[in-house]
Amino acid sequence: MNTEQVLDIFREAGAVLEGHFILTSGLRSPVFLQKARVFMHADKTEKLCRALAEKIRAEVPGKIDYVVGPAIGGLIPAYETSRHLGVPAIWVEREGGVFRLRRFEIPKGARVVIVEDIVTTGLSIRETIECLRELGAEVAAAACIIDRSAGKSDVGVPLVALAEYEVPAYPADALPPELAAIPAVKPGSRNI
Ligand SMILES: O=P(O)(O)OC[C@H]1O[C@H](OP(=O)(O)OP(=O)(O)O)[C@H](O)[C@@H]1O
Ligand SMILES: O=C(O)c1cc(=O)[nH]c(=O)[nH]1
Ligand SMILES: [Mg+2]
Repeated sequence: MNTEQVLDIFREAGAVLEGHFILTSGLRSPVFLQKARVFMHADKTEKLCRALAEKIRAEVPGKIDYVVGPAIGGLIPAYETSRHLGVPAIWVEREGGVFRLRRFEIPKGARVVIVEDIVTTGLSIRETIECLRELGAEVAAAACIIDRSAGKSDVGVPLVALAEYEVPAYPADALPPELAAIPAVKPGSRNI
Protein backbone atom coordinates (compact mmCIF):
# COMPACT_ATOMS: atom_id res chain seq x y z
CA MET A 1 0.00 0.00 0.00
CA ASN A 2 1.49 3.38 -0.96
CA THR A 3 1.11 6.83 0.65
CA GLU A 4 -1.65 7.92 -1.78
CA GLN A 5 -3.73 4.81 -0.96
CA VAL A 6 -3.32 5.44 2.77
CA LEU A 7 -4.29 9.09 2.36
CA ASP A 8 -7.30 8.09 0.23
CA ILE A 9 -8.56 5.97 3.13
CA PHE A 10 -8.12 8.94 5.50
CA ARG A 11 -9.88 11.27 3.02
CA GLU A 12 -12.77 8.82 2.42
CA ALA A 13 -13.27 8.64 6.19
CA GLY A 14 -13.29 12.46 6.53
CA ALA A 15 -10.19 12.21 8.72
CA VAL A 16 -8.10 14.97 7.11
CA LEU A 17 -9.19 18.06 9.05
CA GLU A 18 -8.28 21.67 8.26
CA GLY A 19 -8.16 24.50 10.79
CA HIS A 20 -5.76 25.44 13.58
CA PHE A 21 -4.68 22.52 15.76
CA ILE A 22 -2.52 22.26 18.86
CA LEU A 23 -0.53 19.05 18.51
CA THR A 24 0.67 16.86 21.37
CA SER A 25 4.18 18.30 20.99
CA GLY A 26 2.78 21.83 21.45
CA LEU A 27 3.42 22.61 17.77
CA ARG A 28 0.57 24.16 15.77
CA SER A 29 -0.65 22.91 12.42
CA PRO A 30 -3.30 23.77 9.79
CA VAL A 31 -3.93 20.03 9.25
CA PHE A 32 -4.95 17.32 11.72
CA LEU A 33 -5.25 13.65 10.85
CA GLN A 34 -8.21 12.53 12.98
CA LYS A 35 -7.37 8.84 12.95
CA ALA A 36 -10.39 7.97 15.11
CA ARG A 37 -12.58 8.62 12.04
CA VAL A 38 -10.63 5.90 10.22
CA PHE A 39 -10.40 3.46 13.14
CA MET A 40 -14.19 3.57 13.61
CA HIS A 41 -14.35 1.49 10.40
CA ALA A 42 -13.07 -2.08 10.94
CA ASP A 43 -12.60 -2.71 7.20
CA LYS A 44 -10.44 0.38 6.68
CA THR A 45 -8.44 -0.34 9.83
CA GLU A 46 -7.92 -3.95 8.77
CA LYS A 47 -6.57 -2.90 5.35
CA LEU A 48 -4.13 -0.41 6.84
CA CYS A 49 -2.89 -2.67 9.62
CA ARG A 50 -2.54 -5.75 7.43
CA ALA A 51 -0.26 -3.68 5.17
CA LEU A 52 1.64 -2.30 8.17
CA ALA A 53 2.16 -5.81 9.55
CA GLU A 54 3.55 -6.94 6.18
CA LYS A 55 5.96 -4.00 6.18
CA ILE A 56 7.05 -4.77 9.74
CA ARG A 57 7.67 -8.42 8.82
CA ALA A 58 9.76 -7.35 5.84
CA GLU A 59 11.79 -4.71 7.68
CA VAL A 60 12.18 -5.96 11.25
CA PRO A 61 14.32 -9.09 11.51
CA GLY A 62 13.93 -11.56 14.37
CA LYS A 63 11.08 -12.60 16.61
CA ILE A 64 8.56 -10.20 18.07
CA ASP A 65 7.03 -11.06 21.46
CA TYR A 66 4.58 -8.16 21.82
CA VAL A 67 3.16 -5.21 19.97
CA VAL A 68 2.81 -2.15 22.23
CA GLY A 69 0.37 0.69 21.49
CA PRO A 70 0.65 4.10 23.17
CA ALA A 71 -2.89 5.04 24.33
CA ILE A 72 -5.16 6.39 23.08
CA GLY A 73 -4.27 6.69 19.41
CA GLY A 74 -2.10 3.57 19.31
CA LEU A 75 -4.64 1.23 20.91
CA ILE A 76 -6.63 0.22 17.85
CA PRO A 77 -3.80 0.06 15.28
CA ALA A 78 -1.57 -1.88 17.70
CA TYR A 79 -4.35 -4.40 18.34
CA GLU A 80 -5.19 -4.86 14.68
CA THR A 81 -1.54 -5.04 13.57
CA SER A 82 -0.80 -7.61 16.28
CA ARG A 83 -3.56 -9.80 14.88
CA HIS A 84 -1.75 -9.96 11.53
CA LEU A 85 1.61 -10.56 13.22
CA GLY A 86 0.14 -13.30 15.42
CA VAL A 87 1.45 -11.86 18.72
CA PRO A 88 -0.31 -10.26 21.72
CA ALA A 89 -0.99 -6.52 21.85
CA ILE A 90 -0.54 -4.56 25.06
CA TRP A 91 -0.57 -0.83 25.72
CA VAL A 92 1.00 1.96 27.70
CA GLU A 93 -1.21 4.71 29.08
CA ARG A 94 -0.54 7.99 30.85
CA GLU A 95 -0.50 8.13 34.65
CA GLY A 96 0.30 11.61 35.94
CA GLY A 97 1.25 12.46 32.37
CA VAL A 98 3.83 9.67 32.06
CA PHE A 99 3.41 6.50 30.01
CA ARG A 100 3.13 3.35 32.17
CA LEU A 101 2.39 -0.30 31.44
CA ARG A 102 -0.35 -0.35 34.07
CA ARG A 103 -2.27 -3.51 33.24
CA PHE A 104 0.35 -5.98 32.07
CA GLU A 105 3.66 -7.56 32.99
CA ILE A 106 6.30 -8.36 30.40
CA PRO A 107 9.30 -10.59 30.97
CA LYS A 108 12.72 -8.91 30.98
CA GLY A 109 14.29 -9.18 27.54
CA ALA A 110 10.90 -9.33 25.76
CA ARG A 111 11.33 -8.07 22.20
CA VAL A 112 8.64 -5.55 21.29
CA VAL A 113 7.52 -3.37 18.40
CA ILE A 114 5.67 -0.15 19.19
CA VAL A 115 2.72 0.56 16.87
CA GLU A 116 1.48 4.15 16.73
CA ASP A 117 -1.15 5.87 14.65
CA ILE A 118 0.63 9.10 13.71
CA VAL A 119 4.18 10.37 14.18
CA THR A 120 4.85 14.12 14.17
CA THR A 121 7.94 14.81 16.32
CA GLY A 122 8.39 11.25 17.61
CA LEU A 123 7.99 12.45 21.20
CA SER A 124 5.27 9.92 22.09
CA ILE A 125 7.30 7.01 20.73
CA ARG A 126 10.42 8.16 22.61
CA GLU A 127 8.37 8.32 25.83
CA THR A 128 7.04 4.82 25.15
CA ILE A 129 10.57 3.50 24.58
CA GLU A 130 11.69 5.01 27.89
CA CYS A 131 8.89 3.22 29.76
CA LEU A 132 9.58 -0.13 28.07
CA ARG A 133 13.35 0.01 28.54
CA GLU A 134 12.90 0.75 32.25
CA LEU A 135 10.99 -2.55 32.41
CA GLY A 136 13.86 -4.40 30.68
CA ALA A 137 12.17 -4.82 27.30
CA GLU A 138 14.08 -4.63 24.04
CA VAL A 139 12.44 -2.25 21.56
CA ALA A 140 13.23 -3.75 18.16
CA ALA A 141 11.43 -1.04 16.15
CA ALA A 142 8.52 1.34 16.05
CA ALA A 143 5.86 1.56 13.36
CA CYS A 144 3.10 3.97 12.43
CA ILE A 145 0.36 4.42 9.89
CA ILE A 146 1.40 7.96 8.88
CA ASP A 147 4.68 9.75 9.56
CA ARG A 148 3.89 13.48 9.29
CA SER A 149 7.60 14.29 9.47
CA ALA A 150 8.28 12.23 6.32
CA GLY A 151 11.28 10.51 7.85
CA LYS A 152 12.71 13.54 9.70
CA SER A 153 11.74 12.54 13.26
CA ASP A 154 14.31 10.48 15.10
CA VAL A 155 12.49 8.09 17.44
CA GLY A 156 15.70 6.36 18.55
CA VAL A 157 14.88 2.98 16.95
CA PRO A 158 14.12 2.06 13.31
CA LEU A 159 10.72 3.49 12.28
CA VAL A 160 8.48 1.59 9.84
CA ALA A 161 5.94 4.03 8.38
CA LEU A 162 3.11 2.82 6.14
CA ALA A 163 2.92 6.35 4.68
CA GLU A 164 5.05 9.47 4.83
CA TYR A 165 3.09 12.70 4.45
CA GLU A 166 4.82 15.95 5.26
CA VAL A 167 2.50 18.44 6.93
CA PRO A 168 3.59 21.88 8.17
CA ALA A 169 3.81 22.46 11.93
CA TYR A 170 4.94 25.65 13.67
CA PRO A 171 6.06 26.72 17.14
CA ALA A 172 3.25 28.65 18.89
CA ASP A 173 5.27 31.88 18.76
CA ALA A 174 5.99 31.63 15.03
CA LEU A 175 2.57 31.20 13.48
CA PRO A 176 1.84 32.37 9.93
CA PRO A 177 -0.82 35.15 10.13
CA GLU A 178 -3.50 33.06 8.36
CA LEU A 179 -3.13 30.36 11.05
CA ALA A 180 -3.01 32.85 13.94
CA ALA A 181 -6.37 34.22 12.72
CA ILE A 182 -8.15 30.87 13.42
CA PRO A 183 -9.02 29.86 17.03
CA ALA A 184 -6.91 26.84 18.04
CA VAL A 185 -8.31 23.48 19.17
CA LYS A 186 -6.46 20.53 20.77
CA PRO A 187 -7.94 17.19 19.71
CA GLY A 188 -5.50 14.73 21.40
CA SER A 189 -5.60 13.24 24.92
CA ARG A 190 -2.33 14.61 26.36
CA ASN A 191 -2.86 17.44 28.90
CA ILE A 192 -0.67 20.39 27.98
O1 LIG B 1 5.11 12.30 17.37
P1 LIG B 1 4.38 13.16 18.35
O2 LIG B 1 4.82 14.59 18.29
O3 LIG B 1 4.43 12.60 19.74
O4 LIG B 1 2.85 13.20 17.88
C1 LIG B 1 2.11 12.06 17.58
C2 LIG B 1 1.26 11.62 18.74
O5 LIG B 1 0.16 12.55 18.87
C3 LIG B 1 -1.05 11.84 19.00
O6 LIG B 1 -1.31 11.48 20.35
P2 LIG B 1 -1.97 12.46 21.43
O7 LIG B 1 -1.00 12.62 22.55
O8 LIG B 1 -2.43 13.71 20.77
O9 LIG B 1 -3.21 11.73 21.99
P3 LIG B 1 -4.10 10.51 21.43
O10 LIG B 1 -3.17 9.33 21.34
O11 LIG B 1 -5.11 10.36 22.49
O12 LIG B 1 -4.68 10.92 20.11
C4 LIG B 1 -0.81 10.58 18.20
O13 LIG B 1 -1.68 9.56 18.64
C5 LIG B 1 0.62 10.25 18.50
O14 LIG B 1 0.71 9.50 19.71
O1 LIG C 1 1.02 15.62 16.35
C1 LIG C 1 -0.08 15.28 16.80
O2 LIG C 1 -0.42 15.43 17.98
C2 LIG C 1 -1.09 14.68 15.87
C3 LIG C 1 -1.17 15.03 14.57
C4 LIG C 1 -2.17 14.45 13.77
O3 LIG C 1 -2.30 14.73 12.58
N1 LIG C 1 -3.01 13.56 14.30
C5 LIG C 1 -2.91 13.23 15.58
O4 LIG C 1 -3.71 12.43 16.04
N2 LIG C 1 -1.96 13.78 16.36
MG1 LIG D 1 -1.18 9.27 20.70
